[in-house]
This record gives sequence, structure tokens and C-alpha cells, in this order.
Amino acid sequence: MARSTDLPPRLPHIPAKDPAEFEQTWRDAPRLLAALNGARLGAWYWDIDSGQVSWSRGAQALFGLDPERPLSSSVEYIELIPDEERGAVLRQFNAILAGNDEGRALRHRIRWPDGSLHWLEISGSLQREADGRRRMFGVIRDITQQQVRADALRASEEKFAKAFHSSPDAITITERDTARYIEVNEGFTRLTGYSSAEVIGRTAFELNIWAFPEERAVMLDHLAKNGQVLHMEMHGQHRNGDVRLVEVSVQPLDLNGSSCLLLTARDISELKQAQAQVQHLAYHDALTNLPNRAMLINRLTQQIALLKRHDMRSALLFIDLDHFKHINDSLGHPVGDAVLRLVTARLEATVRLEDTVARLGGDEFVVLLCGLQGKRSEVTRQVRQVAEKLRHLLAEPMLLDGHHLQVTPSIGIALIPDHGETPADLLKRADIALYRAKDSGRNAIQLFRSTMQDAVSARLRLENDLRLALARGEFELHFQPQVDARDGQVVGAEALLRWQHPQHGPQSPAQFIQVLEESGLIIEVGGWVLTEACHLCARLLADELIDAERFSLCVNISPRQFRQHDFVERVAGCLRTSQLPHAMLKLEITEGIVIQNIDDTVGKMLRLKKHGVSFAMDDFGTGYSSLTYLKRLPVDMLKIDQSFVRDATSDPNDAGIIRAIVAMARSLGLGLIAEGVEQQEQLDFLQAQDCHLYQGYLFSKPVPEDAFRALLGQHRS
Ligand SMILES: Nc1nc2c(ncn2[C@@H]2O[C@H](COP(=O)(O)O[C@H]3[C@@H](O)[C@H](n4cnc5c(=O)[nH]c(N)nc54)O[C@@H]3COP(=O)(O)O)[C@@H](O)[C@H]2O)c(=O)[nH]1
Repeated sequence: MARSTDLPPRLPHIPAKDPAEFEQTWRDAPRLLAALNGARLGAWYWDIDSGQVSWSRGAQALFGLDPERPLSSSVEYIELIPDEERGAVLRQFNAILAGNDEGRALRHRIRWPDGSLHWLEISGSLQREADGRRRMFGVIRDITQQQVRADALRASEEKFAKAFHSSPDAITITERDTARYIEVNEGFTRLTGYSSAEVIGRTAFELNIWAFPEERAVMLDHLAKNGQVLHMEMHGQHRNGDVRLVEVSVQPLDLNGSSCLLLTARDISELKQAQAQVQHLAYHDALTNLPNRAMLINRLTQQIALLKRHDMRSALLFIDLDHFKHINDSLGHPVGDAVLRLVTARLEATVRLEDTVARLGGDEFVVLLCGLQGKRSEVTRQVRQVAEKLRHLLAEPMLLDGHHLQVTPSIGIALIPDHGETPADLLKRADIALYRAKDSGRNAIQLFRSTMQDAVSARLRLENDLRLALARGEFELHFQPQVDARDGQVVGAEALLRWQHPQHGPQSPAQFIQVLEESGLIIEVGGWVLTEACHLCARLLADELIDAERFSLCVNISPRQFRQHDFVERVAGCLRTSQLPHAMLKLEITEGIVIQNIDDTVGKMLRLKKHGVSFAMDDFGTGYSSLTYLKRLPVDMLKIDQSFVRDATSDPNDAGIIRAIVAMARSLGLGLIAEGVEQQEQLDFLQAQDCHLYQGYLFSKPVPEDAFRALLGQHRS
């Protein structure tokens, strides 16, 4: 509560009359007083010269006081006013007394005894009596409710103004009838380039705010029908002519009795662009910008439905680049990417606009040829013709980043609807045909045939059986001796994997090892071979059947096995657990391993050589046999492939190749062994070339452990 000392001297402590006395003062107008009380209005009276004040019972009620216990003085009344307003109220009273503010109603709050605040409006009129005395009569009313409503309205107007001006969107208020702008915000200025001063009083039409006026007509029509417009896409135009896509919402608005429109426009050009980009990325390959698998499947689905209605055919060409991985591995991914882009350009240039060229990933492309008419034989001829054209074009030499390259494709074809009625079936069958094209030597074209499906199913069964074989202990190792022809001593053995199928009997290693390699199972099975071979060799050594100084255990290592990141550690682990002297282990690797990543290959070989392991280059002469990489490789021995040995005595070419390999090994200081030696004449020829180590049926076929032990026993005695 304020202390009375805070009060200005113009309102001294003047005792109030009690309400009964007050009623007396109003004795001439009892009805009026009753009416005022009934209307919940208080009345007051102030004899300015005597300072006497009094309030009616109704006024007492408005102060929240008991009518029977009136305020005792003007000071008590003033103290009902909250501290922060009191000064202003007193100044107004003083102004009235000074005659400056006569007749003006005074508004302030008072605090009731329960602490609640109430707005009062105090009005009155100054009367001068004939004797010169000044008196004021007036009424008091509670205006709390109006005031709360006014406050709420003001707050809401403030909020609206704040939202209007600070919104990042363009907001305008226009007269509904004339379409003239009444108010625009800064968002509007940003979007259109027009300032508020330039547009107020003018119309969107005059300023060409809408790039397509017909869109505005549609928007107004929608507004008339639905009473509002929500999120309508329209094209707004900047004063410099730039067109932006905006999302428009319109609400009718009553402004001081005049009918207006409140329009909000949000610039969604960038959002739309981003959405379009996301959509594009979902359906296109990032490297080539070609449709991806999802888009291809959409188009295939449409195409299948279309073909059902019209008597036409389409064709799916599944294209895979032969040995593309070698380009990536040897020349790096940027060159690989450039090849894929060039292939894309060549494919797109060959097919018609209505056809689809898609990339499924890696080096796999698909061409969907549409609208092929005629009998099946005629369509097949047309498709083969296109495939042949593609094959030729893709095989054209490329000059990329200083590299002369040639990439040949293998192509598998499925006819639609002949070879399937769903995208999945068609893709699978074109893939089966592609697989066959690759199998037949690559750079080839194959049309799907139902018999191919049988081959694929058989292969799947084989893969399944191989998965079970290891767990069921169906694998076995055979050993083929390696001999020094000069003294007939067994100087080593090659461990060779054998598989006895529970139903179909012995299986061809050449076939099932390829399936192990392709399916990745070779990692597990190859690990088993290495472990078994090392343990067996250690046992032979313990049984003194072999001599650690003069015996090598040769184990074939497949490319996939060699590429394992922890291959070196696995080999070292095997040697440790078997306790085989490290120098007895010789790993046979092929050129396929080297070509994939020569740096990694050399790195791993050097680490293994540090463990004492040696290397033989298997099938030498059948691959690249490049002197350049051979010089870099830490191999110890070359193994002349059996295909040269077979006809060495009858074919001068093979004989010439063997001579060249012998010369190469000698100049590089490498050991040499020939495989597949079946006849004495072949061995004589090899020995004449100074190649004395050999392996082949002439000495022994690969044999199981027991037979190998017996063979070693015979040759030791
Ligand atoms: N990664 C692994 N590859 C392995 C493993 N075991 C075998 N293989 C490879 O499978 C291919 C076929 O092997 P296989 O049928 O065992 O044939 C070998 C010999 O039996 C055969 N050979 C040996 N001497 C003669 C002969 O005088 N005549 C004749 N017609 N064939 C003969 O040669 C094959 C040995 O070849 P190589 O390995 O190149 O020295 C074959 O590529 C095996 O490498 C394995 O565990 N892991």
C-alpha cells in the first residue's frame, strides 16, 4: 500500500461523508440514485472547496467494500489505486481541478480487499453554484470486462501486426471489391521487388504480380466457391521478370467494416527444385544419370501392361562389360567411371527415343526395346540385330585419360511377353541368358531359352549341396607327387580337393571349385584345405616319410581367398597350429590373383615370404604372362601349364612357348616345374629344355592320403 506521504498536497486527508449522508445529498433525486444502483453504477459527490467527498452504496460495492462501512477519507480511496497508476490518476485529478481537463472520464484500476484488480471509469461534471462554490457530481462504473476485451484485442492486433511484418512469407491485404493493396509486408517486397509505398492503392493486375493471370482467375473462383483458398500453387512474378513458384492461401477479412482479402504467398521454388532432385535421384543413377532399377521396373511394368492390350513385343537386353573390374583395379575408379559414361553415351546413341537405357549398378546395363512388331521369329531377328550393333559399338576402342582401352560386352536377351510376365521374371531370364553368354567365352549375345533355366536350377542345387558338404564332411584331399626326374625323388606334392556327393558320387573339381569361387564358399573351403594339408604334411614329416629340406607342400589359393584382408594372418595361424616348418609350404597362385590388384598382391606375398612361405605361379603361359608384372612379383617358381605340355612333342608352337617360359624363368632366377606330364616323350622334351621337375599321370595321379603314404614309403626305401 502507498503511504499517504506520497500523495500530492492537493488531496489532503479529507474525511468522507457516510453513505447515509450521501443519500441525503441526493434527496432530490432518489429515483435517479435507485436507477444508478440498479445499473450497477456508483455515484460520487465532491465539494471541492470544503474538500468533502462521498460515495454512494453502489460505489462502495464497486470498490469491493461493505456498503455499511464506507471509506473514511479521500486518501483511503487513493490508496486503493495500484502504486504504478496512482501518480497518473492524481495528475489527472489536479488537471480537472485546474479546469484543464474538465468533463474527461478518468480510467484506473483499484485493488479490492481480496487483492483482485478492477477497472473503473469515473466520470463527472463540475458545477459552479450561484454562491461561487464548486462541486462535482459523477458516476463510477466497472469497466473491467470491456478493458479485458480491449486488452485482448490490442494484444491480438499487436500479434497480428508482428506476424504480418516479420513473416518470411509475402502477406498482403487487399480490398475485395477493387483488388487494391491496402497493406503489404517486407516478405512481399522481397518476393516482388516492389516496396509498400509503390503498391498501396494499386492492384496486382496493374503491377503484373501474377505471371499467369489465368491462375489468379482460378484462385478467385476457388475463393468464391469455398470461402477460402489453401495452399494453391501459382506463379508469382518479380518486377525484374523472374518467375517464382509460390504456394498461396487466401482468407476473407473484415477490416473496419470493409471486406478485404488476406493473402499469404510462400516461395516454394527451391523446395520444389529440391523435391524434384530427390525424386530424380530416387529413380536415376548418379554417375550416368540413366534410369536406375526402380525406374526400369516402373517402365517394364507399364510396357508389360501395354503389350497385353496391343499385339506387340518388347525385349530386355541385359548387358555386362567383360572384365570391367580389371579396369577399375588396374587404372583406378576415375577411369572406370569414364568408361561407364562413355558406354552410356554409346548405348543412348544407338537406341530409339522410346526405348530405355538403364544402369542397374556396377557394369550392368539394361536396354528395353519397345514396340517391336511382327512374328516372334521376325522380332527375334530385329532384336539380335540391335544387340549385335550394340556389341560392335561398345567394343570400339576408347581413348581415356591417355589409356587406349577396349571393353567388350556380353549380352543376354529376354523377349516380352514370351519369356516372362513380370519385371522380376524378365530380368532374371535376361540375366540367365547373360550368364550363358559369359560362360560361352564373353563378348557374346545369348537369347534366353527355357533349357537355360534348368541349368541355372541345377547350379543352384549344386551350390546348396556344396554349402552342406563341409558340415557333412564330404570333402577330402588327394595328393599328387611332384618329382625330380634326375633322381626320381618325390620333392613335393600338390594338395587337390575332392568331393564325394552323397547321391551323385565323385564330382569334377574343375566345375565345383568354380561354383565355390563364384559363391564365395571358397573362403571357408579353401581355409579347410590349407589347414588339412598343413596338418597332414606335418604328420608325414613326423612319420619321417618326407624330408623337411627337400619337400614342398603345394596348396592352391583362389583369387577370392587371397583377397581376404587377413589372408596373411590365416596362413600364419595354420602354420602355427600344424607346426609345419614354414619353408615347406608353397602357395600356388594364378595370374587372376595378380591382375586384380598388383600392389596388394605383392604386399601380401612379401609378408608371407617373411614367414618363410614360397610361391609358385600356376597355369603359367595361359594368361597375360606379362614380364612387367612377373618382375615385380616375389614368386619362386613357374609352373608350365599342362595345355603346353600336352602337345609339346607334336606342336612346334607349344614347344616354342615352353622354351620361352624356360628362358624367362632362367633369366629371372626362378624355379620351374611342368604339370600334366603323361608320357615319357613329354618328360624327355622337358628335360632337354633343362626342366627336370614335373607332376603328372606319368608318375602318379592325385591319390588319397593312404595311397600317398604308401607311395612315399616305396620311394624312400
Ligand atoms: N583353389 C583351389 N583350387 C583347387 C583345389 N584343388 C584343385 N583345384 C583346382 O581345380 C582345378 C581342377 O583340379 P583337378 O581336377 O584336381 O586337376 C588337377 C590334376 O588332377 C590335373 N592333373 C595333374 N596331372 C595331370 C595329367 O597328367 N593329366 C591330366 N589330364 N591332368 C592332370 O591337373 C590339375 C592340377 O592343376 P593345377 O592346380 O593347375 O596344377 C585345377 O585348376 C586345380 O588347381 C583347391 O583346393 N583349391
